[in-house]
Amino acid sequence: MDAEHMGADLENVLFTEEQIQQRLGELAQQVWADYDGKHDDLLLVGVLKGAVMVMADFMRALPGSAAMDWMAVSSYGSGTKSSGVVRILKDLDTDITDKHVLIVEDIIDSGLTLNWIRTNLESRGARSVEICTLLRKPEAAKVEVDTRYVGFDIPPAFVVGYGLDYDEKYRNLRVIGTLAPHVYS
Ligand SMILES: O=P(O)(O)OC[C@H]1O[C@H](OP(=O)(O)OP(=O)(O)O)[C@H](O)[C@@H]1O
Ligand code: HPA
Ligand SMILES: [Mg+2]
Repeated sequence: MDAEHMGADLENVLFTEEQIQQRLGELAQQVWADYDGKHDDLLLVGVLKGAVMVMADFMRALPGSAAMDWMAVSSYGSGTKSSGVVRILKDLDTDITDKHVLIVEDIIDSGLTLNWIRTNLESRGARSVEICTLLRKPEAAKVEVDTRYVGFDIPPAFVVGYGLDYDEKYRNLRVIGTLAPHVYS
C-alpha cells in the first residue's frame, strides 16, 4: 500500500506529527523532573510493537540518559477487540529488582493489557512502577488503570498510525487518525 492510500483510509486525523512531538516533549520534561535523584535507576519498559514510535521519540525528548527494555505480550491478535487473555511472548532482559520502572505505551483502551503488565512487573520487586501512555480511551475502560502520564484522552473509536496498527498496517503513518469504515468492510 502506498502512502497516498494509507492516508486515504483515515476518516479523521486526530493528531499531527507536530502535536504528537510537542506533547511527548512536555511529558519527557515532566518525567525527568519527577524522577529527579532517581535517573540512574530509571528503566523505561516499552510494550512491543505499538510503543516503538512513542519510545523512540519520548526517549530522545528526555534531557538525560535512561535505560530501556522491551516486553512483548499477546492480547489483541489481528482483531480490534482485546481478548483480556495476556501471554508473555518476550520477557524483559533486565532484572527490575529495586528499579524505578516506567512503562511506555501507545494506548490504553480497555486497560486489560496494562493492568496485567503493571501487576506482573510489581510482583518482581521493582521499587516503583508507573505508566506513561500517549493515548487513553476513558470511555472504553473495562478496568481502571492508575496512569501517571497521559498524552491525550480520546473518544472510543479505533485509531491507527504512529505505531498503532489495524491488522499490522498503518503503523508507519506519522499522524494518528481514525480508520474510515470502508476499511473494515
Ligand atoms: O487497553 P487494551 O484494550 O488492552 O489495549 C491496549 C494494547 O493493545 C495494543 O497492543 P496489541 O495487543 O494490539 O499489540 P501491538 O502493540 O503489537 O499492536 C496496544 O499497543 C496496547 O498494548
Ligand atoms: O484503537 C486502537 N488502535 C490500534 N490498536 C489498538 N489496540 C487497542 N486499541 C487500539
Ligand atoms: Mg495492535
